[in-house]
Amino acid sequence: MTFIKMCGLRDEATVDLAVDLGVDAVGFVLADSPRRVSAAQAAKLRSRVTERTVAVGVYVKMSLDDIVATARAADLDHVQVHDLRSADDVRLLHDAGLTVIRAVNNGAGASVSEDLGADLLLVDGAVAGAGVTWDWQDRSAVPRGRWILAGGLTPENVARAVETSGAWGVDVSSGIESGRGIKSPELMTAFANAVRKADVR
Ligand SMILES: O=C(O)c1ccccc1NCC(=O)[C@H](O)[C@H](O)COP(=O)(O)O
Repeated sequence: MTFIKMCGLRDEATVDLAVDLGVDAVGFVLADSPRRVSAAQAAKLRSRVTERTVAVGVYVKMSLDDIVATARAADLDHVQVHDLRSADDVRLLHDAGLTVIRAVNNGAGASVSEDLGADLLLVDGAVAGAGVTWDWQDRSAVPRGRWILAGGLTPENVARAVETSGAWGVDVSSGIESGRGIKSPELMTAFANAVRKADVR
């Protein structure tokens, strides 16, 4: 079964729906963004997440100290970081008890073949949360093993994206929104259904 992560959730009803849809992970953006939530808001949202769903703090351009502090304040034990620079960065987050998803923005300089020791890789479009796709056939952008595909996924393209790229999981934000930062229950449902339908093919 393809791992599904829905990112940029900002209100309790949306988190409840994601949990009801059986998604595997939800992401709360704690970095500067139209989708940003405070650590206190993330803690509230996190409390709605049941055991089978992973709650992930999402970060870019924040210090490692701030990442650890906000993840702790929000009771998050998974972090997705878009600008990890070194294995030392990852080690520091691991030492703080965090599971680390290293997000690589395609074409932005970082390489998926460089092993920083993160627990999971997420390969995104050029700009995080912008709904931009990338060339899923580009084997140099595709990591070995388990990895999550992100960037411009929608209910319409997700089945083809998984088939083309061979990704283990998918992550979506813009493609389940009716406007920037506003999640659509219909699109969330359609996205989860599209992935599940592709899984049984
Ligand atoms: O969503 C944001 O605004 C954001 C800001 C800073 C760091 C990460 C951010 N989002 C990450 C994601 O939503 C997803 O992991 C990924 O970029 C997919 O986004 P989309 O192309 O919109 O589906």
